[in-house]
Amino acid sequence: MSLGRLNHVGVATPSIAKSVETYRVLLGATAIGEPFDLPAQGVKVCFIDAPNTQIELIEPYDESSPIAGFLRKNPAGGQHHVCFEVADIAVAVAELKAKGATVLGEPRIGAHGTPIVFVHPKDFGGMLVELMETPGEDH
Ligand SMILES: CC[C@H](C(=O)O)C(=O)SCCNC(=O)CCNC(=O)[C@H](O)C(C)(C)COP(=O)(O)OP(=O)(O)OC[C@H]1O[C@@H](n2cnc3c(N)ncnc32)[C@H](O)[C@@H]1OP(=O)(O)O
Ligand SMILES: [Co+2]
Repeated sequence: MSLGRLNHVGVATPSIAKSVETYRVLLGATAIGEPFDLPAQGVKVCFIDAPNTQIELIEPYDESSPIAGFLRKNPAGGQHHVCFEVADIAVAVAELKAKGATVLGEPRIGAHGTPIVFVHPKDFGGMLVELMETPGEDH
């Protein structure tokens, strides 16, 4: 496995609408996607494009959302995870597990329509890391 590009920075928020306004007004964001629901992942999502990566705004879809706990601890939201691209998610998972990392669950389809998986924050000094299979790669 080799570390690919930083695909996005995940930012948890209690309100995507309010966060969009913040990025638009304070940072002049213009490339703002339409919010959409990912019930299978327990989140509502909205992408804000930067020239070299994206901000992934995520809001709980419901109380069972995996980010509900994070927002209880951080009511205003905040930086939640970073997502790096990998060529082959199965290879990445196997290598991480062989090296003793805690891979959370099985790969599933994420917000970009390709397989994703998360690695526990304790393996990265307190940072939740998401790996995403690079779109359009032959596997
Ligand atoms: C998938 C759609 C989209 C995409 O890009 O395609 C997304 O990215 S959606 C993102 C939301 N989904 C997830 O986050 C799934 C993976 N997350 C998890 O499995 C859990 O949130 C987990 C295991 C990271 C944390 O579990 P929980 O929320 O129940 O909290 P705990 O109290 O058990 O936390 C244990 C420990 O981890 C620390 N923690 C929790 N969340 C984070 C975080 N985002 N960043 C850094 N650290 C985090 C928490 O403070 C605890 O630390 P401790 O020192 O033990 O108190
Ligand atoms: Co993400």
